[in-house]
Amino acid sequence: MKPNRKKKTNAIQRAVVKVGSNVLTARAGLNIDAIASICSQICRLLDQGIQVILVSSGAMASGMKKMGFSTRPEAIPKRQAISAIGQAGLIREWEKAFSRFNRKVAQILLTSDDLTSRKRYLNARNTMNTLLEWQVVPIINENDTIMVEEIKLGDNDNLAAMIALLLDADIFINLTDIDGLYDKDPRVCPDARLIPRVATYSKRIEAYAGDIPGALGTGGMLSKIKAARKVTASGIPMVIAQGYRPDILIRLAAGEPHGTFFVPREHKLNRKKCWIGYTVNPQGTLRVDDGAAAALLNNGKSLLPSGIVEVRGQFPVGAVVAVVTDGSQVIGNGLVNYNADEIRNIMGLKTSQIKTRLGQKTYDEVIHRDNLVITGEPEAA
Ligand SMILES: Nc1ncnc2c1ncn2[C@@H]1O[C@H](COP(=O)(O)OP(=O)(O)O)[C@@H](O)[C@H]1O
Ligand SMILES: N[C@@H](CCC(=O)OP(=O)(O)O)C(=O)O
Repeated sequence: MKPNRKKKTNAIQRAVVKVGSNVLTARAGLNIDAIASICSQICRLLDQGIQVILVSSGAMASGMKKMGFSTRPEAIPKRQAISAIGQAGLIREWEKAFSRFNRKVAQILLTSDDLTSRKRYLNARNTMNTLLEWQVVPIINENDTIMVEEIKLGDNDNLAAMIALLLDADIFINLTDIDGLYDKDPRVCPDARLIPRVATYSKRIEAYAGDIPGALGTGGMLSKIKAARKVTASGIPMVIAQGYRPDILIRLAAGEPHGTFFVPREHKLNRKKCWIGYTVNPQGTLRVDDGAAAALLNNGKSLLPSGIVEVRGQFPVGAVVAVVTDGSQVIGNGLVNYNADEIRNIMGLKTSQIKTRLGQKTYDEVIHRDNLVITGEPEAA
């Protein structure tokens, strides 16, 4: 049976809802009507027993309006200052809106470091689960104030996808200013057509989407598509829909067809594999020969030292690294049983030779298949 929206949405217990800057801002600052409408819908979902985690953009847009900037400043410290100014107003408006329904909110600001460190990742999950147990709505945004390239998540589409994996959500609803993915950028091509359903992720789907955002957004449609790839590969469906549409969240939760529905793979990945495959920034790279690539890709095998031809970077035991083919095509991510220098030392060897070379052998595999997630680059369609 083909997975469909009704089947995939009728058992929703936990939803991640992301609202983009374009929905949340108006000429005079934050769009209070949009906030009120989304808030009242979320409260109705909560009344139905559905837990909701809100990822809210809008800090920068709100701060720009407050400070009288008509465009985003180039300088990073200025952007960070503007976000800090805007975030205060943003959370205040959400808190005001939810308090009308006697609901409490909590502010959570994250960077990619917080999700890459397994310890912080688990702490974040425990805190958010506690908030959900207490029926408090977590409102999450990237911590723009301290962002530097290395710890930047990049956009809230990516952050929301990671949160959906972190909290094992049943659906990720991405609300923006357009009613879904079109086959071309509708701003430039008036004949663009809406795609109601994406069954399989491919390069063609990526090519539909532009990476130029609206005046206030970040990442454009492309970052939403990349987020869809992450969540659907982990077994979670995603919908892109228009945030202004009346009762959109209620309708989607009821399984009505709106926007673009991204069909998830049939079985959910376990949380640890979600973290290895789609949350962590790999700390190094292992390049493998064709035989090893085929064993990993086609036969679900572990990675042995004999198939490794190059080790890039320095990393400790337990790090997550990328595994690539001889031609540098991404195969996936895996958690290593040896550090970078040890792998350099044993690469190309048979497992029976590891002990002689290193003086001890803790594992046969450099990456055990239970700690390997095949993410592979999407096929050109
Ligand atoms: N193929 C496409 N289909 C739909 N929208 C697209 C496409 N390519 C580019 N876009 C643009 O992406 C914009 C949404 O991205 P963005 O501005 O980052 O939104 P948000 O602030 O909601 O995250 C839309 O306003 C739309 O003009
Ligand atoms: N953290 C930023 C949002 C960045 C972002 O991804 O924006 P958007 O594309 O509108 O979801 C802010 O609050 O302004």
